[in-house]
Amino acid sequence: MATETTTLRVYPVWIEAVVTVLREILRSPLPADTVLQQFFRKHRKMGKRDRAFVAETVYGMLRHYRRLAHAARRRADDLRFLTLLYLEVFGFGDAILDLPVRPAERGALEAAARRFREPDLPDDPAAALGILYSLPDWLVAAWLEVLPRETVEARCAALKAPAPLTVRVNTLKADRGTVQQRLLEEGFPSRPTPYSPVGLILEEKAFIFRTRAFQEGLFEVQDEGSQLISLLTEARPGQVVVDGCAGGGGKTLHLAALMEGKGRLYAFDIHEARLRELRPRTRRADVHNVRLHVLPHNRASIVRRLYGKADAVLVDAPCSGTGVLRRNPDAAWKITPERVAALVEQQRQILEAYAPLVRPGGRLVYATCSLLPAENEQQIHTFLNAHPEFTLIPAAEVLARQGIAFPHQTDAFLRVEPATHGTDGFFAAVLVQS
Ligand SMILES: C[S@@+](CC[C@H](N)C(=O)[O-])C[C@H]1O[C@@H](n2cnc3c(N)ncnc32)[C@H](O)[C@@H]1O
Repeated sequence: MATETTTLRVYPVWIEAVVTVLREILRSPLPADTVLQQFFRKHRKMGKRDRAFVAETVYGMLRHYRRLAHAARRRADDLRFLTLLYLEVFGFGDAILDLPVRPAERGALEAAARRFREPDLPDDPAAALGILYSLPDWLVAAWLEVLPRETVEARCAALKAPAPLTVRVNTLKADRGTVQQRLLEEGFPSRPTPYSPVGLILEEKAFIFRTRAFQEGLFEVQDEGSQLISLLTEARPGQVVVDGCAGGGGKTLHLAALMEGKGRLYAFDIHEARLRELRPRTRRADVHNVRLHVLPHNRASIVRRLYGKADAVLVDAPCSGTGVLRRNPDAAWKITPERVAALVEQQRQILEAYAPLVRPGGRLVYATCSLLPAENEQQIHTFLNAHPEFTLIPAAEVLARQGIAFPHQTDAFLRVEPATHGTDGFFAAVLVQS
């Protein structure tokens, strides 16, 4: 059956909306989705289709920003022209676009679109890949120092593809098969994740927070890579477990499920606002064994009281987020080598603060959603040099004990990323206190 192609008239106000949102995202320290939501809240009259157009175009432009600017041969802040160029190259769905292009700029736009499709690239490999995949040179260069060019290129390409919608089944309330069936009944087909025993990948992206299954606390949205991190703790019912950088509590809730709601689970963070998000999530998930504490004002009493007591401590450290660029493409333009250096020091201090909590024979799991060796392997080597009482154990073996076969691991660390596992990029190390 022939499909009918429609022509979509792109209104100048849509272009203006994209430009306004993009300018704000590039200027603001807030993540792109927050800025976008703020914009939509201010423009309540925008229809569903207008919103979809603006959101998709903004995200597409953030993914290809540098290559667009390179092809446009204009200042990167000529966002109107870059938006038209993006739409000329990528379009919107299957529609033929009728773009609001002035006759005098049509030629320039078509020439720029040709340059986008066949860019003239410099000889320097970091700059060439940086332009092709719209990433900063310093980031690509850091990867080229430790990986072959083909591997780096596969990584760059995978980080530019949109991420799937993945959920973690709340095993306190249901098993994976039941939740898959419930989602299907509500119109959302899914398939099991290949590695995590409790994950489902939705066949299509959708707003699933309105489903009854979600409201009943049967699942949480969580990337499969993130699910594997909590499994590395092998947290069990009755244990003392600490989630040292709990944030909104994605991993805390998973730890609670692994503990079957039994034992003591501490969720710490320095940002009260992040921990506050966790409260309603624990209620929905039927989690009752979590104690939330905002550091640092009570760090001394709470953290010191736990010295030598924890069976497992998870440090899901603040990081560059270079492993989650497919979800937060704007981060590529906000993170700098100076910021990474500051994060490395922060991570070191957090590890130092939490290591004493681990009991003899207990474990410390360090994780980031970074793909930079300085925040990952190098951080752990620094820690092990200072702490001979800890030993690195192979993460793949920890997962194998739980029935998870895990390919592509060449050493004791866990490394997953879009190009190899289809997950977000995560790094983890499991350290046992002897
Ligand atoms: C990667 S996020 C955690 C994400 C969370 N574990 C999850 O799975 O949803 C890192 C968190 O570390 C917190 N953080 C930063 N410095 C900290 C510190 N010194 N002690 C504890 N938490 C800290 C940040 O506020 C942030 O929420």
